[in-house]
Amino acid sequence: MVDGAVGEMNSSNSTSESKAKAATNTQTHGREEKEEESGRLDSLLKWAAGLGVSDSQKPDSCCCLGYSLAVSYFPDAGGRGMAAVRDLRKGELVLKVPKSALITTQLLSRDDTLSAALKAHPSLSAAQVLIVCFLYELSKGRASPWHPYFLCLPRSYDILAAFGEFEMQALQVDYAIWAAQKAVTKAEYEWKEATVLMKELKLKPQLLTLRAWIWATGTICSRTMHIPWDEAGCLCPVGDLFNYAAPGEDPNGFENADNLQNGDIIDVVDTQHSQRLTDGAFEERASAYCFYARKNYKKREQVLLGYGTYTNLELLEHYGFLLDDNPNEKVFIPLEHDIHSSSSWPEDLLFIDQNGRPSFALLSTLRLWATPPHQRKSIGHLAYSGSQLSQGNELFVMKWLAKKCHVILKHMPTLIEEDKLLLSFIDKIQDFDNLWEWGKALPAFGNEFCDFLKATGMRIDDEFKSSGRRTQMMIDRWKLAVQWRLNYKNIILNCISYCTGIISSLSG
Ligand SMILES: C[S@@+](CC[C@H](N)C(=O)[O-])C[C@H]1O[C@@H](n2cnc3c(N)ncnc32)[C@H](O)[C@@H]1O
Repeated sequence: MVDGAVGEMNSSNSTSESKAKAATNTQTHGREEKEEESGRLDSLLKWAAGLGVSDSQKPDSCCCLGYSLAVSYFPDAGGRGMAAVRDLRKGELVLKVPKSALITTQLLSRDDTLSAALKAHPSLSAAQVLIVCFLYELSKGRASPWHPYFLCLPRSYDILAAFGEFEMQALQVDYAIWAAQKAVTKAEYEWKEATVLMKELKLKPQLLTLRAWIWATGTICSRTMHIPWDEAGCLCPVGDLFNYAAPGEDPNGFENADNLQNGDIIDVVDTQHSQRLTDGAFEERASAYCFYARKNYKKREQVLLGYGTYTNLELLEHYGFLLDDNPNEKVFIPLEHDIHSSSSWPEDLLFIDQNGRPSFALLSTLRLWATPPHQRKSIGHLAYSGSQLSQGNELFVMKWLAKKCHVILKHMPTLIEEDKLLLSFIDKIQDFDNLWEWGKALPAFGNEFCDFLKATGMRIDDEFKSSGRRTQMMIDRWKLAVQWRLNYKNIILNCISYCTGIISSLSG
């Protein structure tokens, strides 16, 4: 018994020793990686300063940041991003990237070989051309003048085009699965179209792959900024380090900036921008991309940028992330043809908003549809102006919508509670040593877990730690898909509460 106990202790000791060793190795490796990353970032900031990128009115030649901003890490809000190094005032100019530092197709295609090859392929779109130019420049390695910038680009993007069949199915909702399939097909099609040109340009084999194309698409899609002279946009060194917050999220944002303060230095707080709709834009007058604080920031707070108004599916498609609380979220429910045809509102306006309220157009369409066809013409003007048609009509619409939402939730492969549980397990996945242990902990997700295993090509007893980057990426995308569908279901649930509230107030 004693021997047995010693034996157990020894074996557990050796297991914990090897775990401790592995942990030390991982820590050392992690530290080295972090040091390398910070070295690359320093080089980027020095290089950008040389191009005139600056966060102050008095540019310092050795580093482009430090007066207003610093690169920092925000694990729960976009990872690498920009932090305020001092209190910033709403409307303050926080970063300027001169026109000459912007990376455009025009600039990249100055190369003679490249421009001659591009002329022979006039049918490629502006976005495809930018991707090819970008990969061509990347293939030059250190010889490229943009090498310090390229070295700091993320290694992967979880955009929809990178979703495999497993992650697509995990979205569970038809229109989201369809959007993912469309993104994948589009990326494959565009890659095939551009392959001939890329081969002519003799790109390195690893840059010719579909994976490289999807990575480049992710880079271009998530980092390009709008410029008036090129529909493909431009890459904006350092300016592309701002993470995203939805416009309209902040009650003191630009949309409501009529109380913008006029500072001592007119250049610093520019009153002309009080009507600005975005917090970053190319300004002809300054011949630079200019970024402004969208609100007052405290020192060390993350400084965010509104890239545009996107639903969560659009954020996933273009940027590879989503927001739990997205004020621009819209969810769509399946509507029969006779409902659509009862009004002239376009389909994309027939949605349920973040709070579960049917959109103006959806409500007006349902009110009309619930009206006998021969009466629709005479009361159409009331429905289109947003008025209730009658108490009976409103009750019918609300009951119908609540029932529809119930049916949608009932037919979902998983429940809201199950999705929440699954998300918390996915977050803890690194605590498990192998997939078998993990699978045991998830009896409720048998099928989904088996599909995950199949998709990774792993066996249930494979050691999790050795399963590599690809599995980790699949887990990240799986998590995004589950987050998306959970958010969808929560909004549908909010809609049921909304309808129930109206029903009881009308009935009461
Ligand atoms: C323009 S880059 C911003 C800087 C980026 N974090 C980096 O390290 O280079 C856009 C990408 O940042 C990430 N990102 C930006 N805002 C985010 C947010 N609010 N939540 C999660 N990820 C975000 C996404 O990966 C997105 O594709």
